[in-house]
Amino acid sequence: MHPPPRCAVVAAALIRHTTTTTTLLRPAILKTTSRAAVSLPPRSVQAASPPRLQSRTMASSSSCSSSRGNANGLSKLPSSPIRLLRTVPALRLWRRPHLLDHRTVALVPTMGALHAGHLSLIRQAARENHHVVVSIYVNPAQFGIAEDLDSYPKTWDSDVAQLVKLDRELADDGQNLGRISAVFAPTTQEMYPGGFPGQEIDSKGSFVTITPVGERLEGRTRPTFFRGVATVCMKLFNIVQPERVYFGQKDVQQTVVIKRLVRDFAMPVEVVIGRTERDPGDGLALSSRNVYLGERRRGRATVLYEALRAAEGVYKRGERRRGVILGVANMLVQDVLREESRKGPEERVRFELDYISLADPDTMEEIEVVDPAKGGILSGAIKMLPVEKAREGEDLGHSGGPAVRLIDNIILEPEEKN
Ligand SMILES: Nc1ncnc2c1ncn2[C@@H]1O[C@H](COP(=O)(O)OP(=O)(O)OP(=O)(O)O)[C@@H](O)[C@H]1O
Ligand SMILES: CC(C)(CO)[C@@H](O)C(=O)[O-]
Ligand code: BAL
Repeated sequence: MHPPPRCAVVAAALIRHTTTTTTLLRPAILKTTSRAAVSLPPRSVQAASPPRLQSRTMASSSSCSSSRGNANGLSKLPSSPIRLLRTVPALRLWRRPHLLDHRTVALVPTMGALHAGHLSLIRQAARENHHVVVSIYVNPAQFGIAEDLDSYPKTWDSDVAQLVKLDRELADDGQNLGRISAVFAPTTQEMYPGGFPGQEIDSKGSFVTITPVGERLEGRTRPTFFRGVATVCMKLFNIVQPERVYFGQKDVQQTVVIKRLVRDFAMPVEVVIGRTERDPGDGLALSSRNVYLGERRRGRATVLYEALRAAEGVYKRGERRRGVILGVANMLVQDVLREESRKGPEERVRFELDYISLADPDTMEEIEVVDPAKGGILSGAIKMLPVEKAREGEDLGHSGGPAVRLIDNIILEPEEKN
């Protein structure tokens, strides 16, 4: 079978693009609640990107050449029916018949380095949709210039293996409406066709900004983060044109930003939030960045979750005042810091608390008292610092164990739900 001529691909894309009343063509959409997602590694790169980005993405490309496929969308992940799509026309060509057939398409956006949190989002998407598209793209625009873009974990082969295995499970399990139909793994040139605008705060280009929510909390420490997320998600939504998109509760502020994006730009898509998947042993939220930790820091990385849990306990016992709720969390963190400071450099773990917040669930604005009808969001971020002195043969984590920022949150449910 030959691929269709490129003009046919472009024509299909144009037809889809000019269909503005997508909601009218859709089958009924079930209201959903929550659960989790998926991803694969990057394979970015582009002639138009700065040299620094080029070298990084070139390296990542070669690591997954075995299953990368060609640009016309006819490639599949090894031993599976999952299509590997790398270009916008290929994606649109794949998408078009499902629109005409009234089959629902879900998008699970990821940056690869898949773990059980991603897989949980994909499972949920497959239960509720005929087709699941998993995007795997490490979006440089959401990384600050001093952040970890270059060392961000890239595990293409493992990601592919996890997706193929999950897809077989989905096929064997009669509970699902659909399966993983495609992986969208574009280059940066594909995602930023006018040239990558850069990672600087004052970079010029076509950006989507969602303020003030995107300036708070995570946005204060990572001033270009939500601009990058909103911009790439707007692109992904326009490219895939999914009926539903799946995001993890672990990145709670991101979910608020995405809901705003969809509402404020009247995007015809339903946002579904999947629960945070945690280590069954100690409750640490699964995160691609956990691989940076190494065993020693991993052991203490639960401090944030423990602090949030302590605060949640106070709320559940009837307390509504910020000072008391957050006081408990802060005290726990200070206790752990004191305990660690008494150890020697070959034993201790150092970390800095970035913030612990009690915020309104719709705006992420700090609140003084929890409105029992609305509940609230307890969230926080800590920076795990590199170990001061490695023990002999100690595994310090991916990339030599650099400083790693971890986030977590707990929803304080409205009173009637308790
Ligand atoms: N533990 C988790 N449970 C549920 N969803 C998750 C979890 N971790 C990440 N996700 C979701 O998966 C999607 C893709 O996230 P991403 O690829 O950035 O992984 P990540 O683990 O959050 O990575 P990072 O360590 O860079 O924050 C996002 O919607 C994110 O919220
Ligand atoms: C949503 C996302 C894939 C956009 O790059 C990223 O922010 C993430 O992985 O959460
Ligand atoms: N999980 C959110 C993506 C990021 O931190 O860059």
